[in-house]
Amino acid sequence: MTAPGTRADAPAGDTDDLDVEEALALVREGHRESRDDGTDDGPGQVSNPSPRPAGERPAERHRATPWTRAREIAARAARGQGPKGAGGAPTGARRAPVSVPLGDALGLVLAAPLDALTDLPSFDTSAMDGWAVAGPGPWQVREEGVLAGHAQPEPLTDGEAVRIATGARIPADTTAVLRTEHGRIDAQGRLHTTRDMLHGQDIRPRGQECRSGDQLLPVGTLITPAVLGLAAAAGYDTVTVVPRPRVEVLVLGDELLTEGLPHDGLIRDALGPMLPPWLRALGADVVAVRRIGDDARALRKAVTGSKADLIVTTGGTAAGPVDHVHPILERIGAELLVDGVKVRPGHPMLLARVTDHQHLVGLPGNPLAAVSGLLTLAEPLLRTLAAHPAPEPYTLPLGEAVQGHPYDTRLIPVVLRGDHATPLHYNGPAMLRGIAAADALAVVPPGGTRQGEEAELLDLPWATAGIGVCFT
Ligand SMILES: Nc1nc2c(c(=O)[nH]1)N[C@H]1C(S)=C(S)[C@@H](COP(=O)(O)OP(=O)(O)OC[C@H]3O[C@@H](n4cnc5c(N)ncnc54)[C@H](O)[C@@H]3O)O[C@H]1N2
Ligand code: MOO
Repeated sequence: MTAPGTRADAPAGDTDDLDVEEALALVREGHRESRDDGTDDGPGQVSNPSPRPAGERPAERHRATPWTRAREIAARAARGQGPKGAGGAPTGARRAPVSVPLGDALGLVLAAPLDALTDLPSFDTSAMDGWAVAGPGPWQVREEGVLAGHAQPEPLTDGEAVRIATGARIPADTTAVLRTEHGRIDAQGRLHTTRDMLHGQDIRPRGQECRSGDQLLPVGTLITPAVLGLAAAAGYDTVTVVPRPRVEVLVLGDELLTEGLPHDGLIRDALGPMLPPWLRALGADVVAVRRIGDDARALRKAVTGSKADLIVTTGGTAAGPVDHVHPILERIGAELLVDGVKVRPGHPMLLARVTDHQHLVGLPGNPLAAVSGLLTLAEPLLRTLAAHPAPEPYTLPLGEAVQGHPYDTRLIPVVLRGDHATPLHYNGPAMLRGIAAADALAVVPPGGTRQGEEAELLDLPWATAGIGVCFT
């Protein structure tokens, strides 16, 4: 599938998914008309339906879904007509809420409001290290001080003070707390203030932050480290959440090796190691990774036997002799929601509804094409299943011009530097060299993006939150 029209001096991978006719179409300026299927997939599309890219069946171009539409379909696919869940949306294919310990809740979404189980603070407490004092000074200082976590101290009498630590309980009848740095003890052992004092200063009264029963956070809140802290402070050991969607990965292809160097036409499986952590970063619980080879029967068994909410297959989406994904989906009566997307790389990607509670995303085998499918179809679907909010779209100017595909959106790995995004080379469908160095993918509409022109960006989960963090 490497394009015969690729120039030897072109940046590696930049045009290798284009054939001669497509490459010619790229240089035909001024052919920006309405597109072949009349749908709108962003600005500047070139729409002369002919020439048809080689390697596509005639019907394929009709079936293929525009990129933005495909993402919408994937986001909605998991939503049904069921009862309302977190965020007020119908729960659809989403599983019932579960209660999880705080330690397991990071990155999940609240399925029940977080109501305070106690007043906060739950007792009048000192905001500073110093003395609790009663009435105007000078004060006689009690011998024994009060520390945080200690039992309720004896009440103070007028003219009396007691050493107190930040967070300790305030004795009854205290009128203020005097900070250590604002007090002076005289030769007779009496405490004097060096500043004017206000009644009640540096005392945090019980219930200052909330009263028991107050709603601290609504349903649909993403559980961040700060939410975990608040939940613990408010008395929670467990929280009620939307469970992580369970995902099973089926790696297809007889040519794949799991170790060692490529040899004799066999290659290393790049997707088996890449997809599970990526899916986890998207909020999934990866329950299994199975290697199916090019065995149609094994694929059918794996799909029909899976209990996962989402099955992700790799490879076998095209029309080759051992591309079994379409035939198996047809045989088991799955409904194809997206059958090809107008995006490069990755256009043979697909989304099917296997049952009301189970979907399948078919990722193309070429590794960068698989990334494209992951972000186009799996990410929006998982986001809906996990009740995560959609990321706010954002754009940056491109540091270099990027050629557009004549009809399709392109996704190009970029690094983010200062206030612009610089496209990376080695972005061909079979290459991971560009994406491995990238911070984001730039969305390049048909017709291309000029240098300095704003492009929409899809962040890579680790670029903003780090590896292993999955609350984006
Ligand atoms: N007649 C047509 N042929 C092809 C078309 C087409 O439209 N018509 N599309 C091409 C495009 S674009 C892509 S992308 C691929 C998609 O193919 P499949 O999803 O069927 O994937 P495979 O054929 O199984 O593999 C393609 C390629 O990727 C390599 N591969 C597969 N799995 C892995 C893996 N886990 N790790 C690394 N590399 C993998 C595989 O060896 C092939 O080289 O179809 C084109 N053909
Ligand atoms: O160009 Mo395919 O879509 O390699 O991904």
